[in-house]
Amino acid sequence: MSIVTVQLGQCGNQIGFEVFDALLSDSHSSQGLCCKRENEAYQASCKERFFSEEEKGVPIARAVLVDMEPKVINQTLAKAAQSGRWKYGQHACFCQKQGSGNNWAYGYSVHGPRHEESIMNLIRKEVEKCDSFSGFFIIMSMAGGTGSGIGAFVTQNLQDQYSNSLKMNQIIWPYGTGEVIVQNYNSILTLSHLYRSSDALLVHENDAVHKICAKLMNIKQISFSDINQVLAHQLGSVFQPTYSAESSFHYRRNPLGDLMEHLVPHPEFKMLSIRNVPHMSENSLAYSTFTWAGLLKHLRQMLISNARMEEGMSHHTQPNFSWGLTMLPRLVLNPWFQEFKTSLANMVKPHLYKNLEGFKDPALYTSWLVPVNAFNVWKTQRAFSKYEKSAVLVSNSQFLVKPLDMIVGKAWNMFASKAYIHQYTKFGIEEEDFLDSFTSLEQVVASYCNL
Ligand SMILES: Nc1nc2c(ncn2[C@@H]2O[C@H](COP(=O)(O)OP(=O)(O)OP(=O)(O)O)[C@@H](O)[C@H]2O)c(=O)[nH]1
Repeated sequence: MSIVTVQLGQCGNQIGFEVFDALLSDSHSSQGLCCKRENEAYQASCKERFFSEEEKGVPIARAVLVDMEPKVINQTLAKAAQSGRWKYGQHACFCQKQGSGNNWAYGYSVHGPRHEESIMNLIRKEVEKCDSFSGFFIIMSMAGGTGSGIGAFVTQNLQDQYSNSLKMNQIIWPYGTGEVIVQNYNSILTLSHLYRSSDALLVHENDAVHKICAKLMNIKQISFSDINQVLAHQLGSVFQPTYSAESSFHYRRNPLGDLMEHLVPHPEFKMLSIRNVPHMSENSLAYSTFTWAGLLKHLRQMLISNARMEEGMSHHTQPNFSWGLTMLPRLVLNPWFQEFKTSLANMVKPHLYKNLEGFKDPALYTSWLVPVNAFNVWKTQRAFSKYEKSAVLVSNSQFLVKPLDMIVGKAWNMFASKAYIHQYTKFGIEEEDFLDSFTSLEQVVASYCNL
């Protein structure tokens, strides 16, 4: 089944390019460490998911590109065409001459409705090209105006027009230091709207990915392109083909559907994170060896200590072994408890390795789901990208409670002093809308806290 990707704004388009490039490079890499037949089946499955029929032998990304300024779209199209390995469709772009000036209200209430028909037509044409359609992958930042505002508007439209198809949004969480003064307003408006219309929100924090580039990849001058390559590697390792639950010979047909089924057991809990091991530069990789047991031990520790990378994670944090007791004895029994993050559901995808008992520990999970339902393994025999051994973990857990609480708090402080509100009311987003967003996100924080 195929996935249609919608790339929105500068951030969405730049990341989208890296994702397609990573998928295609991996699929054509000779390092898959599996037999020829296996590799061919893998390539065919990847192509069906993400690329449509070849034009003169060049696969075409199943994607729609949307931005209100032409610059990034033009660069993205050119980079794909220059790769010579794949490209975007000739009529898959929508752009205008004027951006949203980092104003969510302008993207959502002005650009969105004004260009609704053209954007939805492009998406419809892309969906019609799929023999069998699984759903949408929507890539956007939440701090700007175009990706976040139009992204929220388009996701809502997709929910209305394709209510039976799945929608997963990849959202970029802004740097804490903040490049955009109203980023907290834009963020809470984006999140609260997506929480209503999307099926799952896959969140990447720019600060965390930046640290991976600095500490693990040893990059000195970190650009968005470096950050996006790390992101694309993580996304690619989740979306590349794995075997279906029933058979080791057939690839999973509906990865979006399976992800939602395994990881989003309740609509109140839609926030997903990705962690990968290992991450390193090509140079270091040549001198490194890994064991499966070591990699998976690190991945589990990253999960429970809420670390985005191995370096610097707490080795003390342990799950609460007095599972089922009330909060107070938990804190007394386990001083590291506050660091520990409870999971609702986890999916691990290592290739080849079988012993994953550590992820089945009931102490990792909320009491209302048994580990057999809360934990899932996706199997494959093919190594991903340049790594001989690697594993990825997708998690629905308390990982975002603190950042979400902080962003809501900062937005609330600004709102209380009415700062910049007139720039939103001017385009039809009223104080009531802000209050609704605060209420719904406070509810999300409370629900995750109570896991
Ligand atoms: N990871 C990553 N973040 C990006 C990239 N480009 C921008 N951002 C982040 O996205 C946010 C700004 O959103 P943009 O996508 O630039 O804005 P836009 O959606 O085009 O909206 P307007 O500029 O208002 O038209 C900030 O938090 C940036 O840190 C990128 O290529 N990669």
